[in-house]
Amino acid sequence: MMTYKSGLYTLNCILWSCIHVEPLLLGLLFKQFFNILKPGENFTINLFSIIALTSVYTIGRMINIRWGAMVDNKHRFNMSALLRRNMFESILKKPGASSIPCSQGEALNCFRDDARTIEDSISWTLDFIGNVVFVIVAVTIMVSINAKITLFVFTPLVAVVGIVQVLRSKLQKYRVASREATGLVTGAMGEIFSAVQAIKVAGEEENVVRYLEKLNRQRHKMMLKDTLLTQSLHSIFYNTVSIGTGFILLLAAGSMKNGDMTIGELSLFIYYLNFISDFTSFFGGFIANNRQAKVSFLRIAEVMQEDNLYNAVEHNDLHLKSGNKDTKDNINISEKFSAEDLTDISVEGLSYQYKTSGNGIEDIHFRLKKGSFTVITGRIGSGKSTLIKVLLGLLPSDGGNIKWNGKTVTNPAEFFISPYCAYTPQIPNLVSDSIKNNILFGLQEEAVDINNSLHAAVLEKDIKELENGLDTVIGPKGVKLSGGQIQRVAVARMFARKAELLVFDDISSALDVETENKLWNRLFKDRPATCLVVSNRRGALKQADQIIVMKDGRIEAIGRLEELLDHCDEMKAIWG
Ligand SMILES: Nc1ncnc2c1ncn2[C@@H]1O[C@H](COP(=O)(O)OP(=O)(O)OP(=O)(O)O)[C@@H](O)[C@H]1O
Repeated sequence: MMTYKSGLYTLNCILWSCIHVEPLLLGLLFKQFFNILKPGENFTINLFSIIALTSVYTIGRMINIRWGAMVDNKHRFNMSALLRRNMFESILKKPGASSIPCSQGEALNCFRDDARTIEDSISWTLDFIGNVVFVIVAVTIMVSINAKITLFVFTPLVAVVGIVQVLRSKLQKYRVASREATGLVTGAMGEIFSAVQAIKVAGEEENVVRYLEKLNRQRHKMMLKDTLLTQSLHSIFYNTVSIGTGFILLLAAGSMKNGDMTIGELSLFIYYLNFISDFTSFFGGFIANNRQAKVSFLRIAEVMQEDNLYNAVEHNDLHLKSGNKDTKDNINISEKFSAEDLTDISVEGLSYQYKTSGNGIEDIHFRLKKGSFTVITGRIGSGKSTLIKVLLGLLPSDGGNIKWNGKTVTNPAEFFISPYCAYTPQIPNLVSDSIKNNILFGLQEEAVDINNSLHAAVLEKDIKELENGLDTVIGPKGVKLSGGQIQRVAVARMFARKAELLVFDDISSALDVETENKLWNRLFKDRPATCLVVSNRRGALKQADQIIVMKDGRIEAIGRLEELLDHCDEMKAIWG
């Protein structure tokens, strides 16, 4: 990470090294000042020049600290932003249906706290370098004044390193436990917020609060241990240093009495000691933070699902400069490659097994012809949604082949997007914005026939009845809309993409029969694309050119409705 933005790191290093080393000069000025300051003497030219130099030093230091703070903030931001960017990229690159291995709350903690801990550990290397330079020079000066007393300065430093080494594993253990407990609380809160209605309907408010209290008590315990150990270490560092300083002052008093030390040299000792004590306690904190940063790196690798830790720190552009337009702000749907227009999709031997349940789909074969309307049907848990997710690359297939116009699709996740494919999942993801922006979702308004999308999604009447029409802001996940409206806004978003292949995963659950039939009729009449639809509803089944009947993760039968009702028992059971 130090080599990322190396110019900024070097500048930061120079500025902070100066900030840490500058007090050496003031110590020498103090020494001169006290050595020539004698009771009853008038101010000499020498004294005035020391005061003038001290003033110049102070102004210079203020400017330096200001620049140092500015550059450090920028450098720190770049460090944690790189980690967050790489984490985000890694999550987005994973198959959509298995993107994070933990709760959203835990992932958010990782983005916030772990990136911050690592940011600290990088930034503190600068303070470490500056402090080490200060200590080396200061000790050289002090040894030249009094080697015996100087030796005592290092006693607390050795003690601090010893203490941190002894408590190293405890420090890491408590940090892991406190982070996990925090993740459980934020994860539970996220789940509770998204299930408010279900909790109220079930009358489970008290149980839920009790559960949250239990998690909070666990977190309280873990955080207390972690914070107590960290703060105890800090107080041990400071007190060890203070005891050492006391000894040094006693020794110095003896030396002064013997005339081995001047008042100026004593003031220099006391002034430098202050910084060496700070360094000693900083050193303890620095080592402790590095241990915690190791835990943070492991957690980040876990969220990224990467074995190689270097992927977390891979050097990538952050696109921070304004006017940098190489990011894809708008997707232009007119960029369609006509050579790739769909004529035929074939699926051969597609399989996927969930590691946790052992269920999934096996050996799936079927073909979709251009403009056809195919319905995947089957009982609950028969594998309909899994089939769609594996086809679209939202889950990684264990085997099999998908061909688009006879050519193998090597990376379905990257291929099955607009303009080739658009998809409405069983639970749509709407964002807290206007209906219009939810439908456009990045497309340019001029490139979309939004009224046509609304009509196809049977949404035109609903929009007219809303006070602000298309500009109505729908709240997080569309809470201000009914379930059916949410589903149809997602469908309108899909139609706006003008994709070759439209995939609907069981949109029926939130739609009444009449609205759903209207939707299929309009779609069937316009035939804008090839459609793959998961549904058990008669309205869809009646329209289908082919029906794929799923049972226990396998295809039980494929055919038209009349044929299947004739000879397929599973189809007869679903039809009722
Ligand atoms: N995330 C998961 N982890 C483990 N097993 C899963 C997961 N999702 C689904 N399964 C299992 O895979 C099988 C197929 O599930 P799938 O959701 O594809 O069925 P479905 O036909 O779409 O059901 P539904 O009609 O309820 O949507 C089921 O046995 C289910 O228990």
